[in-house]
Amino acid sequence: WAALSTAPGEQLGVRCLAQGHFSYGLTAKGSNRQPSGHRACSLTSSPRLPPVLDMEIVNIFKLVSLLFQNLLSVHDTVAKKDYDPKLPPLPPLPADDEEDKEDSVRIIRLVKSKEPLGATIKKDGIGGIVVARIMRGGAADRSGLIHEGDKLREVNGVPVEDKRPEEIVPILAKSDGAVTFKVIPGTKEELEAEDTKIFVRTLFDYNPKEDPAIPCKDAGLEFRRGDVLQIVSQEDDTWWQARRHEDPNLRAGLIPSKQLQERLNTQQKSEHTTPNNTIQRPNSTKTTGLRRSFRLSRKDHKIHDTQARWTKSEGPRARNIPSYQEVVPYNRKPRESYRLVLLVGPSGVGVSELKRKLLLSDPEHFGVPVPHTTRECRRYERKGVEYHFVSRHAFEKDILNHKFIEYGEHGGNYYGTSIDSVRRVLAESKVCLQDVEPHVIKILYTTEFKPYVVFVKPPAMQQLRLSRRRAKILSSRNEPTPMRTFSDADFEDMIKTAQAMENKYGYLFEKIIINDDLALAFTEIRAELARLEKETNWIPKTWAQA
Ligand SMILES: Nc1ncnc2c1ncn2[C@@H]1O[C@H](COP(=O)(O)OP(=O)(O)OP(=O)(O)O)[C@@H](O)[C@H]1O
Repeated sequence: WAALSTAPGEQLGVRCLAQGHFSYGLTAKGSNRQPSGHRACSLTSSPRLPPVLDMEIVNIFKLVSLLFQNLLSVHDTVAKKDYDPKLPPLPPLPADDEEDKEDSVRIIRLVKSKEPLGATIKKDGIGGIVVARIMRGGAADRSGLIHEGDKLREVNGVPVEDKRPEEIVPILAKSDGAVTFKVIPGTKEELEAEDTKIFVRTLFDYNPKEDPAIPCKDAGLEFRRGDVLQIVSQEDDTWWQARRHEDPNLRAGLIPSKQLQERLNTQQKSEHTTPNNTIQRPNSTKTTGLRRSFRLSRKDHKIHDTQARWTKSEGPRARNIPSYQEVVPYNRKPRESYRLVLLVGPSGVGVSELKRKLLLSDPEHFGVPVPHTTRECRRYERKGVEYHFVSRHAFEKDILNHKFIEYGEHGGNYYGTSIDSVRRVLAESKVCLQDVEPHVIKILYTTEFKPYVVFVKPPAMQQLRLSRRRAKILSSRNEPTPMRTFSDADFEDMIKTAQAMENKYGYLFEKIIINDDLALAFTEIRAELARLEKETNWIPKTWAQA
């Protein structure tokens, strides 16, 4: 122990290795003198690095006694072997602190910074205070000194065993510079925090501040639908620990587990579902909406026709929403097809307009599948360009053979888009743009197409009215073709339908474009598709496995 007063930076003679599993070392830090005149030392306990603890020499004796007791328990199990270096005899414990003779009392001193401690506490079954959770990557976790299950005796010299967790928080808040804990290590076996490599896309919004069920609001991690999180602990069935995959400080927070969230979703669904809320089967003639883009003439278009079923039957809670989707990073290989871009939105919102603008902006790069129809070819139309013109019999045969991703009947004629026509665009090494009814997404949700779903959403009523009116004035001046007109009832339907679509299928949308100003909406979608091609994408793990 004479070594303690030696030069700064010198390794002190307290070091023990047991089967290479752990070592404790003390390094004198001469530059860091405490106001009391004690020399400060830093403790490292590998493999948890870097230095984790600043403490005064007065506490070193308590600590050393703990270390040696821990080491001795290891020694019990390996006593037949000879370990170097040989340990010096233990110094006597300070006589005035009887309590610290107890097995494994640990004095921990952490230097405070702006970062939260990253630990939560709770009352245990017998009235004491225990460390409930250590947030992965947080200050407490990095220190390697506090563990889940540890019993808290004192905080800054204040006994806390009889206190409630809420009463302890102010003690922590008051402490200036450093916080000293006296803990009794829990019996739970200490596991090395293995960094799990599970990534999920969140399929709902979550705000811990608004969640009465979360055990500690401050420890919660807020996220928005579509965020990608790394799950770092699934040890608890109800509360997982996660962090943002791009978060530089790598601190974890609590989020509801998949089980918990899906149980809540199911509860909400059964509370809010009425017998009318039937979920429609995809790809059926009766229920499949006929996209406007199938038809060249829109004169007879009635916005209410295609949207009535949405506004009637899709209550905001009528859904069976998964909570998280496991995802993996994906980069398209040079000869691989582009991801299929699916455009979804209520009728009249501007899906066709945006698709048209994208095509015009780069016809070599973007393509659209040629639809099939059973109607007569018009004079100005070319076979296989505007449509594939086929007989009713051939069309019905293809329906039976599940060749169409979507089809419907209009004016006594069939219209539809075949899977093969999508494949043809992709085979030309183009980005295939396809507008679909949202229930069709699931049909294309495959490894082959890896769809990237863009939802085109109307703005709020006032802006919707304004932007469409403004566009109409401009077009009547500049273009010979009349713009489509909308009534207020149309706008209301559009907004309601968009809401219903988002409630039911929002978890499948990777990008939402609010089509207020058309030029801005186009710039946004163009930039988003360019980003998609450049950056790493997160795709469902199931697509990568197939
Ligand atoms: N942001 C906008 N501002 C003004 N007018 C718009 C905007 N977006 C679209 N429009 C106009 O609204 C009308 C409907 O747009 P579009 O045909 O693209 O809708 P859609 O979503 O494809 O619906 P449908 O398939 O029923 O035609 C068009 O006249 C289009 O020019």
